[in-house]
Amino acid sequence: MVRHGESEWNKKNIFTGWYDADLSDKGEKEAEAAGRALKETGWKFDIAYVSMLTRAQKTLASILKQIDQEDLPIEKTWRLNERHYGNLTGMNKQEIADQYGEAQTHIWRRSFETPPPSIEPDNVYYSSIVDDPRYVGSLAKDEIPKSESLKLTIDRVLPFWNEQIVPQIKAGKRVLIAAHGNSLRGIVKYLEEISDADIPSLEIPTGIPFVYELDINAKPISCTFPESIQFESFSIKLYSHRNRSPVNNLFCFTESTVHVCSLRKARLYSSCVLYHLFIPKFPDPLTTLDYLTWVNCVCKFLGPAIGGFLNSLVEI
Ligand SMILES: O=C(OP(=O)(O)O)[C@H](O)COP(=O)(O)O
Repeated sequence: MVRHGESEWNKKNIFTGWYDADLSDKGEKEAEAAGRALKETGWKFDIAYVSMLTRAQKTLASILKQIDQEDLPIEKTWRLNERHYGNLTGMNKQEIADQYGEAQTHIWRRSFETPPPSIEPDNVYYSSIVDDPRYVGSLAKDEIPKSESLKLTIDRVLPFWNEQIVPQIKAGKRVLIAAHGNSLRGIVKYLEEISDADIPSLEIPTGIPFVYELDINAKPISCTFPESIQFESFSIKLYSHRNRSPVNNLFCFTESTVHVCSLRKARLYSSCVLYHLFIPKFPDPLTTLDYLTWVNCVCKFLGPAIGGFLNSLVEI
């Protein structure tokens, strides 16, 4: 599974949902990097599933190009779309927080059951969603959501997971899913049996592929990253919600440990001699995957203590 690379609206900190924002330049790089990471690990797939939205489809296309599987069968479905952000669609997250308060904004963004206010016909983006021809034939206009909580998102993702994807997995097919922060949170919540109370702490970063190995009943055996970004220590707290202990190859990223690198951080990395030791050409823009690869290299070669120290510097 992979969340699409950074979108133009992720970059501008705007609630997106079903609006069809394109990838940013950095998002395109993240998508390529995700494909390279999968290629290095040698993973191949039998079928891909993707949402109806351009940012996920471009990410998938970029990955398939990198892994030389451009002819892979692809199924597009609205059921993997991002949650519908209702009338917050198109609003800046910081401006919403300033207007309604951090607490209310957090409820709209991360509460399990509370949907944002429904999108109104006078919302500038209303028509671009309900009149979008790509839904014709699979979703009637009056069935297009007006707003979705994570719970409502899961209610429409899981039937697809269970009825379409699981049979493929049970038939031994290797499945690639390119989707969104909240539709993937829904699948992971289900697989990991994460409680409604704990799910707000699960963040899925853009452009970082993660791989579930599932048993015959489609229950998770393991969750790993491509080899180039597997961690041996601290930086990424990937918690197994099944046994509630941190594990090495986990993936619940907390906001404080992994975030898309800010310019300030990027400058700090570029001035870090060690960075150049391991990654000779400083990439611009620096993607989350670049950063994770760097941290991993430092930990591997210099040990988790030094890696942890350097990471703590860049988190300042
Ligand atoms: O459209 C969105 O998600 P996406 O970038 O995964 O498609 C949301 O705006 C993400 O915002 P959130 O992290 O506040 O849920």
